[in-house]
Amino acid sequence: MTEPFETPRPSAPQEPLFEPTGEHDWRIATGATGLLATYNAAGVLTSSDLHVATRMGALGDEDDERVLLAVALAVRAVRRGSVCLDLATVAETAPDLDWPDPAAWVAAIEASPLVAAGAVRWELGLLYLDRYHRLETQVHDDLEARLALAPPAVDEARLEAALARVEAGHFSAEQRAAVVATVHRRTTILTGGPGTGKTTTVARLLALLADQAAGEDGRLAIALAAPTGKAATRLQEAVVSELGAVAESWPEAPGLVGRLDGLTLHRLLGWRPDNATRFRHDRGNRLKYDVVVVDESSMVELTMMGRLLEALRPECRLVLVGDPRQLTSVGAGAVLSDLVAGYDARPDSPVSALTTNFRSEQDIKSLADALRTGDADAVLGALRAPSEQVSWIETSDEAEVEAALRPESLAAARAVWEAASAEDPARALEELDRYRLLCARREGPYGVRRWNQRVERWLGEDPDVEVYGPWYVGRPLLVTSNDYALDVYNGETGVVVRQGARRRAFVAGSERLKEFAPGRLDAVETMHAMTIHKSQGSQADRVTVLLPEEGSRLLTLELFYTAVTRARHHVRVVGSEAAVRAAVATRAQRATGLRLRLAAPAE
Ligand SMILES: Nc1ncnc2c1ncn2[C@@H]1O[C@H](COP(=O)(O)OP(=O)(O)OP(=O)(O)O)[C@@H](O)[C@H]1O
Repeated sequence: MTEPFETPRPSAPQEPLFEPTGEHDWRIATGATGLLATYNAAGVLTSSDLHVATRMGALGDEDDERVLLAVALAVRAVRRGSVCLDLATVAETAPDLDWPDPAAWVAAIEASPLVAAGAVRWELGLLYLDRYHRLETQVHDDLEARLALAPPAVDEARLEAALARVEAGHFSAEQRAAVVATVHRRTTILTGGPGTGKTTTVARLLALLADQAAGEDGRLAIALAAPTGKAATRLQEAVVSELGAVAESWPEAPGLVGRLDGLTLHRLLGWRPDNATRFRHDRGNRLKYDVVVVDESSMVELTMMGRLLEALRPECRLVLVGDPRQLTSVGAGAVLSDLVAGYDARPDSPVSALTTNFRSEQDIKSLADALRTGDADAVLGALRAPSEQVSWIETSDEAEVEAALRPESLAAARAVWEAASAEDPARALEELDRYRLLCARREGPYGVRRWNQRVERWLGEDPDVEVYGPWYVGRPLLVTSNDYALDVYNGETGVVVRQGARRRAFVAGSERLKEFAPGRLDAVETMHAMTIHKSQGSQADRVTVLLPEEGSRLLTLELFYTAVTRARHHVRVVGSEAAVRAAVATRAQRATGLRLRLAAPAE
């Protein structure tokens, strides 16, 4: 079945092909023939994509190489973060190749025994591996089922009275509208860029919901969740502090809200040591919470969204909070931006958008706005305008880049080292939050590894500073995976600090600093420089964004926007005009069917 597309479709992911280093390159399949071998040699498909496709073909009695090519491309698509293969745009990935005739290709797929057996799914002009089709339709169906429920009962008089009390202090008309809409819904998607008052809005919302529940003599169990531990901690702290502000005009409010559990999504759903993709809470064992707020929802991948939706009781309120313009999740899917785009034209849309940025400096906001529109000339204009808050080092010359990065990176590392040597972990962690050097990726001349080494070398040039071994005093740490036993979580930051003759690692936690013998932390990296991906969900006073060389297509508009919006007071961009233009022109679009499904609700 082929259906017409009524909604604009994302273009194919603009990612580079690989260049085989020779016939022994591990990505080249030995023994491949025909179309698959051609696409493999051209750097489109890797040997593992071919392996999955030929295996499925052998098991499912399919030997049409055009179908096997489509299956291999679907495997590749998932590997790159898409949920499915968009056949209509896939030829854009390598226009010079001799692609199958589109109509004949579609006919071959429709007639394939693999489709008949359900091993792959063909729908909406998209080819899915079965698992991803099930996930996407589950997410869609669960969301639609939640939307179809009768709205929650609201005591309007009580709501009006409570609104008058939370309006004291700052609360814009936009925030008020979002809160009122959310009180009347079971599911809300609350969007906004950094500093648009999302957390402020959530805190007031919780006070209002708790007040409604108190009218029914109930108490709400509220989960404040996020994909990373750091984001969950930040949300909880911010909500508690905002409730403090509400208490100035409504002293009972924080008491009404009562229990607030800040936790990672993994922990919320009940992480299981025996299974990485299944949780203790599911359709048969739902979560007991009355309200679940998820911050940084742009980072939530399709699989996790599926698990979350199935674990919620229908009457549980769900508030997904995030910035759909930020990077998508590391895993497959682009759920938040799909929800925003998919619901866009629907009268029952559960999306509330906040647009006024209250935090960042004006010039940083202007640059972020220009990036939002995707207009390269506007971005260059914002970078070139004289400003105390935005600066641009216009170069891609390696020596000039190094000269530009050295003073501030070294001063920041040195300040952390000084506090760490003075046995002051709290100050060392504070210093760490003042400055970030952000790179688009980990490897290569513009990568995190290279710049971590450079900063260590500069630091070590000072005879007072010893940069020996992995646990040197002043080493900034980034936790790279959740460790429930140690109570440290992906995205948390730390420092190695002197303590008498010993060295200890301190990681910033929600209520306290967590202290460890350094050797106990194994999933940590040095953080003099950080990838933009890892910086998601955190901010620093001053940020330097190092652009990769033009033509590398490593930096997408979404990455650039995410990097710029990490800065509170100052952002500095280092790279050539061509690199800026290349970044603005490169979109990290992913093929998914969720927005198409949401935009065209079933009759
Ligand atoms: N209506 C308002 N008027 C003035 N200031 C506000 C208003 N709402 C929020 N703020 C302030 O703006 C800043 C950002 O608010 P908040 O932390 O709620 O935003 P956010 O969208 O959650 O940001 P982020 O996603 O970056 O954490 C805070 O200092 C907050 O006190």
